[in-house]
Amino acid sequence: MDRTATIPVIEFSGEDIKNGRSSSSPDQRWKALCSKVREACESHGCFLLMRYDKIPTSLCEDMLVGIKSLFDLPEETKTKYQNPKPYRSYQGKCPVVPLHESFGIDDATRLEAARDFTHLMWPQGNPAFCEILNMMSSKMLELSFMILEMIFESFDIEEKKYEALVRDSVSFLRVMKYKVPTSEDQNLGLVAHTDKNAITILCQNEVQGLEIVTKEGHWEQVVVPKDALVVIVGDALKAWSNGRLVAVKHRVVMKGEKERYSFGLFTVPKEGAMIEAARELVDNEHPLLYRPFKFADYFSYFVSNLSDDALEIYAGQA
Ligand SMILES: O=C(O)CCC(=O)C(=O)O
Ligand SMILES: [Fe+2]
Repeated sequence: MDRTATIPVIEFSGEDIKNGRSSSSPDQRWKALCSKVREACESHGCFLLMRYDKIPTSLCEDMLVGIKSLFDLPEETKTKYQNPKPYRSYQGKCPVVPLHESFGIDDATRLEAARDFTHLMWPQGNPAFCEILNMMSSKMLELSFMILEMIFESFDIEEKKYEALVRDSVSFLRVMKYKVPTSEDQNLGLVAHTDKNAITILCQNEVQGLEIVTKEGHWEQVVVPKDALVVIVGDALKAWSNGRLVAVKHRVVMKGEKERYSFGLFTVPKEGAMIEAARELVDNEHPLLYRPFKFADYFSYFVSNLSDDALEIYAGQA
């Protein structure tokens, strides 16, 4: 698999964002940006985001350095991080993806949550990394909300629906390491999946490995330039948009000699939140594709079945 994906690249320059957002008469550049975001989510289900200066390169670099020191901790320290909720506990040495290690942290946007985590890993404390985790999560969550707002605006959906979506969302930060494969046939870093949440923002070190499935069904590598973030549409947003947005299937495949580090901020519907297609996106031409469902129930269904087409099976109307 050596094909390179051509996914949309969108620049979020400070001026376009400042001039458009929250003003009573959004300017044309902001509107054009909103359309670009929506179109990318419709055509590819993902895009590369460049020049977003609220998340400076130096913060991403500090975060990646901190993540490396986290994974460098002894195994017995890392395994102290246990949580009954799926995808939270420290994961390493999983037989399906032995190269993959990860931690999942709920609400690292709250300083206490970031502190609980860093205190468990570094009992003497690690205030610098705690602050980076907290700041990074907060900035990524703010960015996720802005992207959701752009999508809503571009679909011309009333603002109060966007406000309700924000109220009904929490954040989940996942930090990941992928070891260098020892043999050619053992290079899967993360199995193919769609994200189940609404929207995900990913950041990685210079080691490539992310792949997506194209509409034609081919796996292609996403070459992520330095300073770029990857934005991925998840199942919840696909259902909410009545299938207009694509929840792109992706995986990680490792090659080469260097370890890969990445982190992702997942905007997740709250426990109890209902996912229901926006009325504005259902009409004769676009019949309702998914019945309304409680996100938590869908997530439990996925965790116990791990089916490839979980959304279609669980909530599909066909
Ligand atoms: O490591 C990556 O770049 C991808 C991670 C991912 O897809 C996920 O955590 O859902
Ligand atoms: Fe993912």
